[in-house]
Amino acid sequence: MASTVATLLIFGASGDLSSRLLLPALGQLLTRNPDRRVALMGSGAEDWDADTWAETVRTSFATVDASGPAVDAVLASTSYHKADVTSPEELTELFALVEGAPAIYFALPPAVTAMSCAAMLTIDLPAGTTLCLEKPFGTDQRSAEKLNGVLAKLVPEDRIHRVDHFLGRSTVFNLVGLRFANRIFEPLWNSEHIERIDIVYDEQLGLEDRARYYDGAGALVDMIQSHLLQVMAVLAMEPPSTLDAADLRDAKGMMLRATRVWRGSPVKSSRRGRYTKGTVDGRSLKSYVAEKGVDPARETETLAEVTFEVNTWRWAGVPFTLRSGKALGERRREIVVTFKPVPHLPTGLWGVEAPTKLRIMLAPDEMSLELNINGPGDPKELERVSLGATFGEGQLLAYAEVLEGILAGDPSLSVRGDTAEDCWRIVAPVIKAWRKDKVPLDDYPAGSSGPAWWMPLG
Ligand SMILES: NC(=O)C1=CN([C@@H]2O[C@H](COP(=O)(O)OP(=O)(O)OC[C@H]3O[C@@H](n4cnc5c(N)ncnc54)[C@H](OP(=O)(O)O)[C@@H]3O)[C@@H](O)[C@H]2O)C=CC1
Ligand SMILES: O=C1O[C@H](COP(=O)(O)O)[C@@H](O)[C@H](O)[C@H]1O
Repeated sequence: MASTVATLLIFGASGDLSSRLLLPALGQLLTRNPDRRVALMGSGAEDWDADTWAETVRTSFATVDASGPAVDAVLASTSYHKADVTSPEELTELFALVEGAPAIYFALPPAVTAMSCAAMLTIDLPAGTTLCLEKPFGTDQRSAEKLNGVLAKLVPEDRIHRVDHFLGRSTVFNLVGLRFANRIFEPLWNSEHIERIDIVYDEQLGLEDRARYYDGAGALVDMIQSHLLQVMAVLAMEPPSTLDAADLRDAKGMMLRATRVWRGSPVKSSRRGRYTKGTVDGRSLKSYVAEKGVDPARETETLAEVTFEVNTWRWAGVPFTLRSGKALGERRREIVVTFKPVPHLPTGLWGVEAPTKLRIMLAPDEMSLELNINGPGDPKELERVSLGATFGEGQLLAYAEVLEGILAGDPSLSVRGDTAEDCWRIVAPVIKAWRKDKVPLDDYPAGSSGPAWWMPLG
């Protein structure tokens, strides 16, 4: 694929996202495309020398066994530049070193990204600059609008990539195939046949030294406001005509514009929790509030659950419950579509009366359709069976899919500006209710399934 980007310039290059996710993604892309040539520049607040950076890149590439001529070319030429990227003067000096059209990747805390973009308003950007911004995009609806205003003055919309790496996950595209390439699902994909939809992303990871970012975000903003709303949009959008950026983003945008907190009540339709000490998969975790960098007074939640409604003909009355949390006993990453009961069960059939459920696992990529059948033994007795399938691994890491779109100048996997603002509008009533303490912050021991009195989902 022809690349429109000559240089990948990472801001926040000394941070976690850069070394753990972005650089491995680049290594994977370069291994698969040995003829591709992209210059790599890193910039960060740390005073790193060239060797420290080169070693960081090499170590990150090694995590995906990156090799080949394109990888060697990057390793031989990559450079690191200490800079305060919120300073117009330092940015100007940095941009003077850039060759060809750069993609600037802000692997920075959101507030620093906003300051860096504002600083760029006062200087010239290299010709053909693409800007790549991480989630969360802004810190609320107003700041997202303001940031969009700044970005619009810097580069055209099609050169702005608001990254949500869940859109790069193979499963999210599998959803598109599953829904729109199978006649048996799409006709049932509405409130007439679906009772509820749950999207769960429970992690075993705890804070993992990310207090500086996470303690200001919490599970709602970190996962639901961005990733899970995007997954929900793909799951529930109207059928797009093509998978081109315009069609896909229109369909997702329309669906999210119709989304509200369930029955307008953030208090009745949201729950929050915070982990106390415990053991997850044999690993002892401190209580969240005892972690370095956490301010207990912030009352940051590590588990969030919110139910939404989608006010369209297709979805009116169907609750969509999104949940994500850290330090949970089981890693559970799935979408559960619960169908309505049949209108009439022939008298005489007995046994299981559970509704049909379609489970789509987000990782590993699998699905199962739970059905009631007449099993062996009593021919009138219903039993539960599960038809399973494995989607298989995506060929690329989610971040590699995202980077591929950036390097090729294709924004289909990026979030459109109005949609990024809308996602804040959707969760704003919940944030407000939680700030006013209208919803209790429940405790759960690390390694448990959450507060014992919460009803399980799916
Ligand atoms: N880490 C992850 O798993 C994921 C992160 N993200 C998103 O990526 C973004 C970055 O997160 P993450 O990498 O975890 O955060 P980190 O805190 O690990 O890294 C942030 C980096 O920004 C640097 N930095 C801060 N201020 C400045 C400045 N003024 N000028 C130059 N550099 C600066 C920091 O340098 P220093 O340390 O010296 O201050 C650090 O290298 C966030 O928006 C997050 O939501 C998204 C998906 C996953
Ligand atoms: O963006 C984030 O995502 C990860 C979960 O995504 P995964 O692809 O790594 O499973 C989450 O752990 C992190 O807190 C959040 O910032």
